[in-house]
Amino acid sequence: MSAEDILISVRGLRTQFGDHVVHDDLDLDIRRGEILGVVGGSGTGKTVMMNAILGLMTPAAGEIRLNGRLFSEMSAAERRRVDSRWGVLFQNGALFTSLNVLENVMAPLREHVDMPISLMEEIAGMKIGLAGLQPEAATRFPAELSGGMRKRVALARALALDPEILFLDEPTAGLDPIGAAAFDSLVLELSRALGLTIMMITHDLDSLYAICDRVAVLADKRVEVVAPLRELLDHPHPWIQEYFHGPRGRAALAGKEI
Ligand SMILES: Nc1ncnc2c1ncn2[C@@H]1O[C@H](COP(=O)(O)OP(=O)(O)OP(=O)(O)O)[C@@H](O)[C@H]1O
Repeated sequence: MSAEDILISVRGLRTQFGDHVVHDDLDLDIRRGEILGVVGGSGTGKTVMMNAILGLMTPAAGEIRLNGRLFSEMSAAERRRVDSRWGVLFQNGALFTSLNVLENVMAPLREHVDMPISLMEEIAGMKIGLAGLQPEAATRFPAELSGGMRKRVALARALALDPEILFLDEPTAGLDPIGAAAFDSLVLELSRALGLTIMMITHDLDSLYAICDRVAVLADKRVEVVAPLRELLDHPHPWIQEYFHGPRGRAALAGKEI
């Protein structure tokens, strides 16, 4: 693995809230073009780690690099350019309830680029289609949509600025199994078609099996292991054994070739 294959590297990350240390000396590499799943027990700090990478919180210690460049050495303008190439789907979708679908998807364009509204509408319309929504959805409001459709709108919005990396925080939470499988297929298709790198926090074992190239396990305040799923299954850490070989893990594994 050469340095050029690493898009984001995290070294020695420490995060804490008051006395509560969430991460201590955490390392992680996100490889260019991969779909990296992130799993871990509730409260192990998956979302906090994502927020630290996104620059939404300041770590107590550690280095985060993009393409080898330290974030801490970037100017505000440089960091803003980076932010504009990252797409984020937050847990719960977080759509603007007072804006319709088209306006929601246009929001990042309004914030980051200077172009005529008609062009923004055209781009947003394309992203709505990419996310698997019908054009008629454009004028509807979030409250009028199903959970699966809201996720797709959030995905369309995350794609608005042609990101090179997508961060997905539990994208299939709250969807029924069929809706979740459809969303997984969409994410996989988009990643391959657009050459996206994806970091996806999930509790969904089916998603891990279906689309992740590698899986990072958060435990004991750090990334305990990151590996393709088939290698993880034999890892001796008790949480990993319970997660993958407990009843739900066995059910998800049943019939899979990995
Ligand atoms: N703003 C905050 N202030 C204080 N503590 C916080 C804050 N945000 C997160 N935490 C704490 O940090 C820890 C990690 O939280 P985080 O949301 O990252 O967990 P998670 O692994 O994503 O959990 P889940 O799977 O339940 O979503 C938790 O103990 C949480 O209470």
